[in-house]
Amino acid sequence: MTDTTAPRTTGAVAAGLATIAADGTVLDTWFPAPELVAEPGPAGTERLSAERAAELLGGGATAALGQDSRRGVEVVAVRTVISSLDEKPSDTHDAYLRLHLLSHRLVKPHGQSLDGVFGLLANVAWTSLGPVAVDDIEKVRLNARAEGLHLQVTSIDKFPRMTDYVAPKGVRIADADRVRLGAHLAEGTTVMHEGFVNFNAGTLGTSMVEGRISAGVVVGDGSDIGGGASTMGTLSGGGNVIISIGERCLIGAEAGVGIALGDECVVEAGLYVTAGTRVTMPDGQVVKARDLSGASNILFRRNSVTGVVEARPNNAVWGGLNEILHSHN
Ligand SMILES: CC(C)(COP(=O)(O)OP(=O)(O)OC[C@H]1O[C@@H](n2cnc3c(N)ncnc32)[C@H](O)[C@@H]1OP(=O)(O)O)[C@@H](O)C(=O)NCCC(=O)NCCSC(=O)CCC(=O)O
Ligand SMILES: O=C(O)C1=N[C@H](C(=O)O)CCC1
Ligand SMILES: [Mg+2]
Repeated sequence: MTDTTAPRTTGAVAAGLATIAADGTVLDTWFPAPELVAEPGPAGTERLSAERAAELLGGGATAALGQDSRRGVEVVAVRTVISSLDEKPSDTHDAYLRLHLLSHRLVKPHGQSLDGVFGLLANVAWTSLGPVAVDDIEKVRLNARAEGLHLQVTSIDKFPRMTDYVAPKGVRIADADRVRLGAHLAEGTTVMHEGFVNFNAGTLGTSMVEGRISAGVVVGDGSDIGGGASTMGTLSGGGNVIISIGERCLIGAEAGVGIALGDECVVEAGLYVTAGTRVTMPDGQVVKARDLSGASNILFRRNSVTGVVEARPNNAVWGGLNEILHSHN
């Protein structure tokens, strides 16, 4: 079983560029090189002078600062300190730093507090010109047209695309819209077009992701989430068990799991194993799937003759990941 409990002993520091709307709302903060620091000093965010920004972020940072009248925002340089990642995020800069820590692989999913993160993130229009306050979209669209530019609004959401802020090494992402900032993609991960990875979720090793990795879900090394497969989420709709998938598992196309899987498990294509699903064991005993949560070496299938969901020892190895698909990420 994959260990998903990362140590929670440390703080973090980063310099970055923040986008501030006309009403003072922080729309985003980009931290290009966040660091974990054991004793980082008092928590908080300070604004940096142009000189200090150039020192901490590089010379190019100075030109990025200032009012952007086209978008109706100001770009400022900041330095954010988190004294303890165990404490909940205090403001928007802090929340953004934690999302960066995940996507930079400095912290694993569940390795820090993200309590109250939704309340700290503004709903933002993510556009081809950068973040824009949702109420200003039409004004900004006109400003862009006036300069012969076409404004693309790629999403209106609290989380931006990960790849606009962090591009981790050794991964392939077929459709960048499908991976939110705060996703943790280990080296060797491929996310195909139908795949999705939420914040505080992701992979711990080489994986093929053609299905959805919901918030909080972690997938172990060598596992494959088949096309359109679902890992049940906990943020909305009543699911309350945080799911993890162990190593070398296969969740078949259009299948789903509402329980944790240990290592070397297979779920038949199209079978959704919810926590309450009654599962017939090889000896005929019927158990609820939640009683098998976290167990290894199980093949779940729906008997196509009887309709009964069965658990069998997973002796028929599914062959593992196709190495060719992962060897040049
Ligand atoms: C459940 C399994 C794992 C079973 O495969 P196995 O290789 O173990 O079994 P098998 O060799 O097919 O069959 C062994 C024996 O069991 C029988 N058998 C198999 N499934 C059965 C079922 N549901 N009910 C009753 N009997 C069944 C067979 O007929 C055979 O019988 P005899 O011994 O009597 O002959 C498979 O069917 C499956 O669902 N694989 C998932 C593949 C997948 O979805 N990959 C994701 C790719 S992602 C993708 O495709 C992207 C595209 C997309 O987006 O959709
Ligand atoms: O990793 C890839 O690339 C994959 N390609 C296949 C395809 O495009 O059909 C599907 C599985 C992964
Ligand atoms: Mg077979």
